Amino acid sequence: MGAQLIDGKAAAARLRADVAEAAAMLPRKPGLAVVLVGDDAASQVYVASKEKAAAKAGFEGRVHRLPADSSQNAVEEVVRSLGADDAVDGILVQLPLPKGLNEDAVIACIPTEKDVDGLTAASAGQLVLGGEGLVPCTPQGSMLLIRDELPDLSGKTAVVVGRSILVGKPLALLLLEKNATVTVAHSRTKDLGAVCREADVLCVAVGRPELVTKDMIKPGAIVIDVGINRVERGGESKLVGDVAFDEAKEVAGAITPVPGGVGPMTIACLLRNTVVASARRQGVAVPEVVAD
Ligand SMILES: Nc1nc2c(c(=O)[nH]1)N[C@@H](CN(C=O)c1ccc(C(=O)N[C@@H](CCC(=O)O)C(=O)O)cc1)CN2
Repeated sequence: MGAQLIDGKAAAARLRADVAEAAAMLPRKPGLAVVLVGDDAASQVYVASKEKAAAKAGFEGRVHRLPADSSQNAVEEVVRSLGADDAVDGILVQLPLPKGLNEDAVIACIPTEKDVDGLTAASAGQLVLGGEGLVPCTPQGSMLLIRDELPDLSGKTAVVVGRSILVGKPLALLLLEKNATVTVAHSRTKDLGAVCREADVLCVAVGRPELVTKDMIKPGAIVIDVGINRVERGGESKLVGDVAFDEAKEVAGAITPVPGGVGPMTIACLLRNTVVASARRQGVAVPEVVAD
């Protein structure tokens, strides 16, 4: 293996410890509310991990479970009531919502100051303006891993493959904010390989198993694989990323594995956003240990 392995699990554990330290410094415990609608198996696992991580960091956490056939009104009403609850500092609606529900309308019910997923229009606007809004968790976690490898992105070329609201678009803005020269590639991009090969930092978030192969990677590049895809291999179910890891690691300078790369940072950054939101709502300074 040529590339250095970027250990997201270890980085997330360090961040979670910092968050716990910060939480203990606040006048009252941070309160996190997670809304889970339906019975999607992966969402249940992610929400259980969030609940456990929140408790371990010393938060007051509560999961609000709603049936898959809940009406739009019923889901919005739960989110609005959490918005009005003073003990709740952060609200997260687990995505995707069951078919038929309008995700944008539900997310719009989250007050900006409690938007710990950074997905409301106001938070997205803050990101564009370079303001103080809460930043979506997966892109935030990706940036922290990149910073550990390459603290200064000035003069570096970054390529983001994928343009989702959850990852691709915010990640491109964050890279730009750090002075990288950023290209966003997507399903209509011509000669994806040639575009990717320009990247000093290559981030892939498309949800297509092993789309990026070693011939698409510039030697020595930092490769951030955001994809988490379950595939059947040799009669077994296995998780793979959007990058063909085994061959990519021969060319890359540093690379995130799947599992154990960006995924664990998503939950750690959710906790970080919650402690920041809580400090702001309690009118105290954000503890240094979790400040930028
Ligand atoms: N409201 C949101 N919904 C979703 C988000 C999000 O950030 N906000 N992201 C994903 C799911 N997600 C968190 O919600 C998430 C995904 C993956 C992981 C993770 O740690 N993955 C592990 C592997 C886990 C496994 O075995 O399946 C890893 O990569 O090591 C954490 C959180 C979509 N929805």
